Amino acid sequence: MAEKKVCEDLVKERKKCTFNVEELTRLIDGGEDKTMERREVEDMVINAGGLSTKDEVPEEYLSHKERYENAIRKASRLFEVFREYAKTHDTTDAFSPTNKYRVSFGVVKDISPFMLHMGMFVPTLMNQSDPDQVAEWLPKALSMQYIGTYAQTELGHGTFLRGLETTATYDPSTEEFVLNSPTLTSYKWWPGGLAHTANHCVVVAQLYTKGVCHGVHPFLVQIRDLETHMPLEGIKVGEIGPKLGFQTANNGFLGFNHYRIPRRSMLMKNAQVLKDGTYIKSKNDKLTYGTMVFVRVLIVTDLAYELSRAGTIAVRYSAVRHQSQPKPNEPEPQILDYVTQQHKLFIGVATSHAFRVTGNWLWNSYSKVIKDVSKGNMDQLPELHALACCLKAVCSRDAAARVEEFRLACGGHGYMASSNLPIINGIVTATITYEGEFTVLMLQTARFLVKAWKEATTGKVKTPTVSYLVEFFKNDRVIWENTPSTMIKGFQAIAAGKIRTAYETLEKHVKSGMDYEDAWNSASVQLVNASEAHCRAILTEISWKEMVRLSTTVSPSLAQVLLQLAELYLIYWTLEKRGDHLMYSTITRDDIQKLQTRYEELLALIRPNAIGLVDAFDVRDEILNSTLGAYDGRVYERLMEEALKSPLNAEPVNQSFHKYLKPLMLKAKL
Ligand SMILES: CCCCCCCCCC/C=C\C/C=C/C(=O)SCCNC(=O)CCNC(=O)[C@H](O)C(C)(C)COP(=O)(O)OP(=O)(O)OC[C@H]1O[C@@H](n2cnc3c(N)ncnc32)[C@H](O)[C@@H]1OP(=O)(O)O
Ligand SMILES: Cc1cc2nc3c(=O)[nH]c(=O)nc-3n(C[C@H](O)[C@H](O)[C@H](O)COP(=O)(O)OP(=O)(O)OC[C@H]3O[C@@H](n4cnc5c(N)ncnc54)[C@H](O)[C@@H]3O)c2cc1C
Repeated sequence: MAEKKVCEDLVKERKKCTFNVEELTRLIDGGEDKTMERREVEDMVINAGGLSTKDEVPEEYLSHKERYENAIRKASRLFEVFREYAKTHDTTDAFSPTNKYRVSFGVVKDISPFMLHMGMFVPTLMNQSDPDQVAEWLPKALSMQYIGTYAQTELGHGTFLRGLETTATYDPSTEEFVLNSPTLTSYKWWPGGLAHTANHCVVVAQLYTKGVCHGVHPFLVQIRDLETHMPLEGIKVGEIGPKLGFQTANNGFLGFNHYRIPRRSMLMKNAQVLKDGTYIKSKNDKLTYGTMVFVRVLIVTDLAYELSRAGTIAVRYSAVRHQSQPKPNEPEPQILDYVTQQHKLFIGVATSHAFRVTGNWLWNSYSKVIKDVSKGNMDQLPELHALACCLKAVCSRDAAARVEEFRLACGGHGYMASSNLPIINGIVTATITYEGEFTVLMLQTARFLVKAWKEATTGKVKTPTVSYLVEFFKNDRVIWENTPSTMIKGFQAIAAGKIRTAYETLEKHVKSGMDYEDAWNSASVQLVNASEAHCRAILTEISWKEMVRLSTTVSPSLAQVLLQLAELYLIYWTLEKRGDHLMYSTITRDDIQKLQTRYEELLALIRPNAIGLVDAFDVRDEILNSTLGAYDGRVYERLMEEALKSPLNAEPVNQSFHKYLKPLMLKAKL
């Protein structure tokens, strides 16, 4: 088939670009070799038989059941393709931030029913089992003999893990655990793939041995027969029903009726139960929460990727769309030329870069801490937990706001399913809740910050990410200059100031006679604000420093663009938080006006590179799945082509006319 022509607007835009798009793509991927590898994987998947979505009825027209079956068909075929690839390639990078495997969005548009298998089930087996268990289970999980999920949340409790009700009671006479769901609220509820996909799961349950409860522990549990896939006796399993998004994730419920599993089904890397029922405690009981920390860390780079998809759609569409006529007798401008549109779009693109570099930094910190933990050194665990919590929480909330802004920037067409913005929206919004709900995680970081504040009052802090607190004691009002380093210091002063205020409020409540817990609750709005401010201090400092560092490794033309994006991100947030800066620095109205002017200058400087910047994300059309965002910009043709796929358009008159409309019309005549 002849290549379809690229829309003239995009041809012109691509000529304007001042930097080498391929150079930026390689930087985003982490090097030329990584870009080549990713493209190789994408080619392999896109060209594999049985996976193309091109000529299919769009899945939004399928029934709930058909949609699931279609997702399973594709996810299985995709797995076969990856299995073949793994025979000749190292695929251990699947458990680290990489865009290499995101081609799966080109196969299963929404969340795959296997997502929890690779995302949480396999990592939990790898990291929480003892070496014998790893040797026995991991090959089966990696080969999909065991298809698994992570079953922790219950109908009654998701946040409060110590409140989970599922019990695993050790019976030394048979050397088994008896799993039981004593109440309706103890039913597992939410795990992805649990409903009809998984035959195994990691179940988090309260461990009882010798009549003593030792708290929540993970167990590997078979729930379905490996031949027939029938639920095993004592297991009640099913699907929880339609949701805002995640339509193909196959989220399920699960109950146990005195269901027996062997003693060695408990994941025993950290804590153990011996044959006689003796309990051996973990070095740190929070190690059981390790998979959640791992996923929270990965979510930050995941969000950067989702922003790159949504940004590609909205920016390309904005270059193709013309609307209004500000100057009489002149053509309608591209909507991308409206400065308000640039304001909506460019911060989203800059945020994708900020999250990617911060997410990579967080991943490196995580890897280092986990290495230390494996040697028995837990010192950095609280700081890592505090960082992972606030970054996951704030980045997910920001990303959801940015994706919504991208959708709004596409006007009415952004509301179309075929734009793919609604599905991306559903994926990103869910991130605010799963893997630890926003407020709950912010309050976890606040616990750490309150301790850090107490430490800082003695003039020293042990952890580097809060060292700015000590500086605040020397000078609690930053002397303002409109420079990046002052802006970063400004965010640190705001964080320190808000931590101090929240801390003082907490103390005041305690001194007034309140229990610490009640005092905490009373101060919690301020504590969440303090966590957010701390997170902004981290995000602004790390993203700026990382982007500056990267700019020294590339050509001058690309370095200039990276610095513009990094500065835009800093100024955007300085302006957003101008009220806070006024409280904690000497910033003046004049400084703020100058920053506003600089912000607008940056929008103008970025404008010629808008298309180059999103082209550099290098999200293939097959992965973008969007009528509005394709590389060729044939927006209107695609919208019409997709509309014509509606089953309602298969006949000129729908039967409902004869059944309902005609009688209604006839009655009107009487
Ligand atoms: C192929 C790879 C792809 C990778 C991408 C994968 C993406 C997959 C995404 C798929 C989509 C959806 C999947 C969704 C899955 C889920 O949602 S699984 C369920 C997740 N659930 C949660 O996150 C529950 C949140 N709740 C908690 O974490 C805890 O209950 C909470 C921390 C809120 C409280 O725990 P408690 O035991 O009650 O602790 P507490 O008393 O408050 O604190 C005691 C102490 O411990 C510290 N602490 C808590 N957690 C940790 C931790 N993880 N690490 C270190 N320390 C921790 C806490 O700060 C306290 O310290 P302090 O010194 O006493 O203050
Ligand atoms: C799309 C999706 C996929 C999921 N996948 C899985 C999965 O695969 N496996 C799994 O086990 N789970 C999964 N979950 C469950 C998820 O982890 C929980 O929903 C999440 O941790 C929030 O817990 P919750 O639902 O109990 O919310 P709740 O804790 O009931 O939250 C409700 C409200 O109460 C507030 N609140 C609760 N506690 C406090 C507190 N201490 N202080 C202040 N405010 C508080 C919250 O801020 C929130 O506003 C999934 C959820 C979603 C949405």
